[in-house]
Amino acid sequence: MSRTRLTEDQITAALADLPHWTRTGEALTRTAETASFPTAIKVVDAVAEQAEALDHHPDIDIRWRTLTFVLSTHSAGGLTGLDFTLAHLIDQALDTAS
Ligand SMILES: C[C@H](O)[C@H](O)[C@H]1CNC2=NC(N)=NC(=O)C2=N1
Repeated sequence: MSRTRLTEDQITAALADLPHWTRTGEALTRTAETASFPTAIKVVDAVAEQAEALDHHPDIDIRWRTLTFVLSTHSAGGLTGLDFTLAHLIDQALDTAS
């Protein structure tokens, strides 16, 4: 997966498949409430494994059972295909936990 910045048209098209995600400047953001604090930590753990495998890492804010993920490719200074790949993996981790 490329670390090349996507064009505005590519970003708009890719966001169409990610209804839970919002574009926040040069990043993608999703906030999700899980069933409990342990569930939130399990999701974070699953996402950590995926992120390591991808060598692409989200910013994660944990507040009791609410998680906020912020995705951006720091080396590219914006959004790349990796951010969208990771967003789909995070959606799957949240679905699996619920
Ligand atoms: C060397 C390694 O590929 C880089 O440091 C990776 C690691 N994870 C990363 N994660 C994110 N979100 N952006 C990056 O630019 C980035 N760079």
